[in-house]
Amino acid sequence: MDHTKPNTALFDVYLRLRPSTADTDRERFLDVEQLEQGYAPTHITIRPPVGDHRKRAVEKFAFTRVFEESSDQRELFESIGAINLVEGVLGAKGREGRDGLLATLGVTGSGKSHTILGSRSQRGVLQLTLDLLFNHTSPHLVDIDRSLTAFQSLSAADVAESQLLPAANFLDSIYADNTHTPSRGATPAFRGATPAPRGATPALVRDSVTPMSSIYMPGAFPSLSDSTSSHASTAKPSTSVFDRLYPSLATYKSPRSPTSQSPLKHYAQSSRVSQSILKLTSIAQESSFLGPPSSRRNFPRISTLPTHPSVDDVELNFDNSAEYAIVISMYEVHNDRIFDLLSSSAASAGRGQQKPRRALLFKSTEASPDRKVVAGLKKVVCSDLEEALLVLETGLQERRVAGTGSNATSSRSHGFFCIEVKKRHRGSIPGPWTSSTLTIVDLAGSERARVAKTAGATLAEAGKINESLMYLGQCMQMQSDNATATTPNLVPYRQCKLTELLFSNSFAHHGHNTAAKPPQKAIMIVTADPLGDFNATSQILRYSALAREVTVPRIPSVTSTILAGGNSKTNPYFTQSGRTTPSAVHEELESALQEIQRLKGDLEIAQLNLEDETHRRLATEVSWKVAESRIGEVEAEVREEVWAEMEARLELEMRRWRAARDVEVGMQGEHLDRKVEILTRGISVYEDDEDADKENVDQDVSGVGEKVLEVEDERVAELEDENAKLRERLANLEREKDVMRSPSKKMRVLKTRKWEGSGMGLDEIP
Ligand SMILES: Nc1ncnc2c1ncn2[C@@H]1O[C@H](COP(=O)(O)OP(=O)(O)OP(=O)(O)O)[C@@H](O)[C@H]1O
Repeated sequence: MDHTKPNTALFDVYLRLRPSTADTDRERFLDVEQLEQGYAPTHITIRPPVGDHRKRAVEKFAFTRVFEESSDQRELFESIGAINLVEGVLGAKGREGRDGLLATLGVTGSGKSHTILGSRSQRGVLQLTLDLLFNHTSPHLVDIDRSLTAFQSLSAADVAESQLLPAANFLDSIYADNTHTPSRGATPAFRGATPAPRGATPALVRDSVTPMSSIYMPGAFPSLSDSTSSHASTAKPSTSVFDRLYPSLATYKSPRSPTSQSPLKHYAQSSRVSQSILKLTSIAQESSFLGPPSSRRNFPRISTLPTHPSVDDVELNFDNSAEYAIVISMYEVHNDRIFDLLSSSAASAGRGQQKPRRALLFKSTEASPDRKVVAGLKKVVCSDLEEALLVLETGLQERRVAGTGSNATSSRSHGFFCIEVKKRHRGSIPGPWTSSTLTIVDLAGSERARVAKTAGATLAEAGKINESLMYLGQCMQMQSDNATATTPNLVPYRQCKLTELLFSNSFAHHGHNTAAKPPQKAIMIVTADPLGDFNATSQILRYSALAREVTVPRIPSVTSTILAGGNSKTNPYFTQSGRTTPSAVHEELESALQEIQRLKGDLEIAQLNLEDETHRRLATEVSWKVAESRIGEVEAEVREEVWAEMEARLELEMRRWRAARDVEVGMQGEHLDRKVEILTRGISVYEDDEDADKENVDQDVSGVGEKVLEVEDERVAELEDENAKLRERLANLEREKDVMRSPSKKMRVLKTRKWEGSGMGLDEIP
């Protein structure tokens, strides 16, 4: 079988077999292949029940490891690598932790909830994880009971738009009597953050309650005076009753305050939950509270919670130089919608006013653009294991559970339990909080309506459960195929909320998103009942197993059957080889029948493979469709982005242009202003100092006049010179005329013409 897949697949897949109930007469269809002594089994085979004549093929499946019926919770917890997963979430020294995922998958009633949540007598993986975590990190937990700043820094660091609450405030808001006034010591900041206490649980309503006014109650964040107040002693209830109710609390010593008195006092002094505890104690004194629970919404009793198995001896490697906070949140996926299990309508239900639950969104937030988160969850900061268990029990009371034909307490939703580890560098100036989450998932089981005998809403729920599990199957198969494929398929995880929640952050890391830290390899525990529903179980095993092989067992000799029948229409004494002895005929018949059986087996395998291929084809078609719609979405997103970018640029250019224009207009204005100013200044100067101006003008005019006069004088001088010359010439001519008086008429005319041609007629001469 192919064993290369598990190394690169997203999941390690374990198979856990549940012990059968004594009263069943059903046939076992599953066998575990035993390995040599000291090796844990990894393979199983399933064969169809004897009654099923259509199928004979034996299917063999490989898993990371198979846990047989005898395996207990502690063995499973250690062997599936849950401790490493917790270490990974806490992070090595100086390093951030990485997200982890642990989930169960299986047919209804196969033991998923038993594995995750345990039973009345045994703890499940979830409780063991919480115990391990608090056991080791308690001395390193930030004390939010006393430091409002620390709490505020935690709230500010949360990226999921959540409402963060200290466990004490949360529990009081659920269980405390809604008629009592807020605790004296609660800081205004927290009073604001805490919703008004909701309706009391039926148990609280039913019984007479010691008036709270007669007891002094310190708040969640008491001042020093609170802790030293003499009133504290009045608040202490009867220790014996308290111990009966909360034996684990009575023996619990807070690692943070080794010198502190009793854990009860620690609670009474530092936490509002003390009100609930005291109230319950007083009820217990007077009522039948110690009897079996009469209502789902009773205050969870720590004393009734299992303490076995213990993980006290388990070592955990983590960064003990850092400071931590452990935050619990829980939600369920019901009918493909996400609902918070901690902000439920528990109390209002107690008052008979069940409010409709508000579905939450799984999305990227402003503070978490690279990772999708369930936004708006209520998250509870727990300081110790007891608080965490109380919160867990409170959330579990809200989970959809119903009795079906297959399971008396069948989960009708996929439950998600999130343990968020916040970590920061410890020091005088603490570093920023980093966060990593261990998500433990208890999936609802697949079921067949006929077997589960469901109807109405429960049947509709089953339809949604089966549909989401079918999509999960497709994703599991594809991610497993991708591990060896050269061209990985697109895993169609966007088909429903369940697969989106389980896969989307894992695949984002495999794509372009390199900024975010990749999650750890996830753990999938497949649960199966070897005496349960063969068809449903084999279907789950097919898509969850790491490898699969189909064989058809060799058929024993059928000669005797044929001979016994004796109704063959063929001539028994005629064979293909021509041999006609009875033994030869028998031999040939035997081999022919074996050939027929072999062909039948091959056909059956081919049919199974065809079924498988059809399943894959359908899955591929679905993923193709998902890819197409994704392409459409991406195209629309890109268009919108481009459009937005273009608009932004256009806007920018417009703004630039407007700014440039404004500058220009301003400059022109300034220029004009300056001109006007100069003009105005000129006019005013003219008006104010007219005389001075006049003088200036006269001076100017005289200067110019002098120049003009000079030029004119020169010109006059020239003209006078010329005039003088002309006069002299005229005089000369007169003299010549006198000398030559009347010699000839002709001579006179010629002289006259000559003077006319020169422009200096005698007429012109003055
Ligand atoms: N390993 C086990 N050891 C003992 N009892 C078991 C084990 N596994 C399951 N059971 C018992 O079988 C019953 C059904 O188990 P469980 O409720 O865990 O099934 P499920 O798979 O969660 O069913 P659904 O999907 O309907 O919620 C319970 O009574 C449980 O205690």
